[in-house]
Amino acid sequence: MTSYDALLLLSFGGPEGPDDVIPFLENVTRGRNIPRARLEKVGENYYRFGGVSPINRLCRDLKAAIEADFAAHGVDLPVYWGNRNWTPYLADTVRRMKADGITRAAAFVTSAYSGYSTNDQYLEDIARAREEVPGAPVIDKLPAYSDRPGFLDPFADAARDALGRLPGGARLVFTAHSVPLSQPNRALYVAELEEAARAVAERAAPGTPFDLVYQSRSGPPGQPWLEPQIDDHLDKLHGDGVRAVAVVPIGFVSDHMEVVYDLDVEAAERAEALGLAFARAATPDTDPRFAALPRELLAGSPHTGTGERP
Ligand SMILES: CC1=C(CCC(=O)O)c2cc3nc(cc4[nH]c(cc5[nH]c(cc1n2)c(C)c5CCC(=O)O)c(CCC(=O)O)c4C)C(CCC(=O)O)=C3C
Ligand SMILES: [Fe+2]
Repeated sequence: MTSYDALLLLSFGGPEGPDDVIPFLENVTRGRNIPRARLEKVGENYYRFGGVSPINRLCRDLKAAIEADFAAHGVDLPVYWGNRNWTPYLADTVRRMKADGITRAAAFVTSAYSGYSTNDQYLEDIARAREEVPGAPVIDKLPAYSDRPGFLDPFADAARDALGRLPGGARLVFTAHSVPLSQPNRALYVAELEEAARAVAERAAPGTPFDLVYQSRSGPPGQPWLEPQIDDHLDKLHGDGVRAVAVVPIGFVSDHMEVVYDLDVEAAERAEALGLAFARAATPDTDPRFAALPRELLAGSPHTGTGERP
């Protein structure tokens, strides 16, 4: 089925306790133009959860779910896990892969989209990690997958479930991480988000009005980022007479801190203050259809050579 000899699960990384929070944030923001006040605020979000990001739990569980999917379909490939910003660091994982004799691995990233933050930055991570490890295996990133049923169907079920928890007339609000307008490949990111939102709305509740909005903006105030921001949009919807919203975190694959804090706490509080009924749709997480994606992408993806977009 494939000439790869390993699958690499590649993720963002997150802290696993209070002492990890500041070093993690320093890793994320090194060389980036993030105001100190924003960092302190984001640090507080992590402390509220004991300094533990949900993302590592996702990676451990997703790795197990992918291994189970491989086993059930006779795919005999080891699965490794490495992160950009926290342990297990990607370079350490690549070192271990090399020691295990791996020569050519396919990388499945916990981000579904093209665009710089969501794709290109992970290619840079791969290139940097390989430079650190002499004789590193070749690593091809699997293609972006925001158009695949394994990603869209779990979201559609979750959106339907969220609508079911609300009074009639609810609006679907899809949300994704904002990025600076100046970011490379921003238009591709937006186009894929729009298409994914449309596809999920169509599958979940045809005819229901929906919007695509952005969250978790972080740059300096004067710098333009993708808008509208979710909180402003909730105000606007309320002003337009909308009384219930189903919020679908289409820009994420699991309950990252941006989901459990920025949506479940911040956006939910804003909705409550407005008297807007609020339900947050679940993320694909370890849904078996999502965990099958690496196998499906492996079956369909040609070799492209390290660092190139498949
Ligand atoms: C598009 C996108 C995704 C989705 C794609 C993907 O999933 O990769 C994503 C994911 C994530 N972002 C995360 C965390 C952070 N991102 C930050 C900063 C930034 N994100 C950006 C964009 C994105 N980010 C951008 C343009 C910045 C500005 C600085 C820069 O240009 O790089 C900062 C700094 C503080 C702040 O400003 O918020 C933190 C702590 C975590 C881990 C969460 C957890 O721990 O559960 C995850 C999954
Ligand atoms: Fe981020």
